[in-house]
Amino acid sequence: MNAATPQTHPEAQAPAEDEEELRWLADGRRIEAIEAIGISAMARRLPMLVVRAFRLGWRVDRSSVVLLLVCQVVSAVLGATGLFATTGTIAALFGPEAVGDKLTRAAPSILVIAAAAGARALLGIMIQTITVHLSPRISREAEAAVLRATVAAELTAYDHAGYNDELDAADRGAEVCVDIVGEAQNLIAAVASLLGAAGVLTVLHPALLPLLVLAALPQGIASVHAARVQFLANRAAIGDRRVLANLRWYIHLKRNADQVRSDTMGGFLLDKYEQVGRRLDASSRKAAMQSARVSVVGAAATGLGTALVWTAMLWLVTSGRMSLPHGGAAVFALAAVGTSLRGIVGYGADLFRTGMYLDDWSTFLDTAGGHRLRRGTAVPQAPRRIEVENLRYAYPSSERTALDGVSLHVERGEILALVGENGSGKTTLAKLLAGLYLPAGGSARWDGRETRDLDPHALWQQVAVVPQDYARWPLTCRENITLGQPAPDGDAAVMRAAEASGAAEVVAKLRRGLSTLLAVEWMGGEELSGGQWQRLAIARAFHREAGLLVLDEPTAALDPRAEHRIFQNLRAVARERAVVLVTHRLTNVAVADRIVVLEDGKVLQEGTFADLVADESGRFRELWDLQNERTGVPAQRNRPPDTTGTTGTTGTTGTTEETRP
Ligand SMILES: Nc1ncnc2c1ncn2[C@@H]1O[C@H](COP(=O)(O)OP(=O)(O)OP(=O)(O)O)[C@@H](O)[C@H]1O
Repeated sequence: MNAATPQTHPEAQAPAEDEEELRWLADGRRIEAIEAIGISAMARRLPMLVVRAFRLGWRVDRSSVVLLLVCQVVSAVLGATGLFATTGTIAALFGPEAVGDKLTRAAPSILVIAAAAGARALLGIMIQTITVHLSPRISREAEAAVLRATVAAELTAYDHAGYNDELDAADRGAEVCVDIVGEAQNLIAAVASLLGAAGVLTVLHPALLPLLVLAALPQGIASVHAARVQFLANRAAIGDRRVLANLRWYIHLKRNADQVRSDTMGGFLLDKYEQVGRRLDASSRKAAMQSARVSVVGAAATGLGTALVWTAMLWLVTSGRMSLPHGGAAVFALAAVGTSLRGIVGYGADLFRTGMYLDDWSTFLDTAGGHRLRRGTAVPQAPRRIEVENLRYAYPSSERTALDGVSLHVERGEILALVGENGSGKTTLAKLLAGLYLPAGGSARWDGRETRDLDPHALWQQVAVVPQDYARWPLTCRENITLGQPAPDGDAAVMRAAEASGAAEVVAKLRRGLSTLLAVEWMGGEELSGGQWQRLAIARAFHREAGLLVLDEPTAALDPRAEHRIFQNLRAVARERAVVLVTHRLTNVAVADRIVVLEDGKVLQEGTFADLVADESGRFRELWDLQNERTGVPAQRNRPPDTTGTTGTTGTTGTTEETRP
């Protein structure tokens, strides 16, 4: 094997029998609802969807949309004019005159045909140019609409099976918004040409048009069926496509790149990728066969229908029911009507399929994937007291209860620490206190009002969170702290927050200070270390004028000096805020006024640091002893480390009152 070729791992080819497969969960009810939408129901929805797509174009560029429609109508009128002129030309050719006279008689019609064809060609170029100009802007607007709907969804949406599918489908719908404008245009053009040609055909003989329509009908029905089969197959494959996209992302990701190499995982991951790819291939092959079968039946029926129309026309001419010149013109008109009908069938089927994608987009915009924020409108001030009572919360995709019967409170000026083993529910509880999740049972109140009754955006104005996995925005250092919401005194506030979090030292080393772009090098930015990013994440929380500060493992990546400074400053930070601190480093929770120990989503203990350390049979004491065992700190120690800064121990960082936010 080539040294550069990633090795294939046998485990990837032969997974254990009880091993769970990588699968994207979908909301079965939504898929069933989509499958239940019949062709006639979709056909009824189609005009509304086309109008919505045109409205999008209208919002982006009114004059271009109007111009497009005008061009299409004029083009159709020119097409019909050309066809009428064809009748004149043929009549002249079949007339009794001499050749020269025939040409003289036919000349005006020929001129009209040539002028109409030339003008239509010019209009075609115009339509193409406008469409190229309009399309990307419509796409962007459609994507922006999805982004707006995403931001308007409850956070819990991401934990629902199927939400990501809806989002993906909406994205696909946004992509095809452009197509629907083009397809609707083409359909309008085909209908307009049909009307023109049908007028001519009806004048020549009234029986021909209904016959032709009958002949085209089976093809139309088959095309729409085939489009529906393809759409449903695509819709069902969204999950697998997402798995592939996610695998690609995990393999590409810079954060994982070193481990993919050092753990020689390349081959193993690629095998997983291929497995899912094969599953996808199988389902798309099945759909292709199914739609091919439907199309073959449609084409055969159309062939028969066309033969019938031509036979009928021959019979009309040979039986003297139609004159020869009219028969000649009818040949052209039949060809034109046939082209228009095929266009209507083809574009109609395209429009139908695109309409189904657009339906996903449109539904997502209306409901934010079924999770639109629907809370109260009361605007909260900075909270004085936040409390939860008999709180229960279960993640939608989980059978277990993450929080069960939790009651506690935190007040302004107070630091509440949440401790407990992994998975005990600390982060979930912090999210409920911050109104990011709503209780499934019991209550979560800010100053006596249920969080679900408060305006969510106004509530989050009062929340500052340093999550475990903080965002590393590809923005400038300043924007990474202000998050686009600068304080009235601008950089002075930014620097106060930066001093208090230790980010000021990071800023000082940046090539342009606060104005430095923080992004990976290939995006033109300067990359920071994990701890440096965490200092910025804390600075952004300190910078927010929020009544509730949630710190979830805020110092995990910090060096001892930086960590010391944060906890030195926390008391001053808490003066104007309620602070919830989640951490496993029990030395740090000594700064808290009260500590709540969680286990399996329930409150196990509550008390001050001194109380909990003194309780020798309690869980806190057990964890405290375990932590200290390795550091040699006497297990009996029950006096909290000094974190008040009142003993003059401000640490080697020299943090002063002025540097506090
Ligand atoms: N998005 C999610 N979907 C489903 N279950 C989840 C989700 N997030 C957390 N859980 C589950 O909820 C429980 C509580 O998780 P939580 O993150 O609150 O624990 P924690 O105490 O903060 O853990 P840690 O100390 O590891 O950070 C766990 O059993 C976890 O598996």
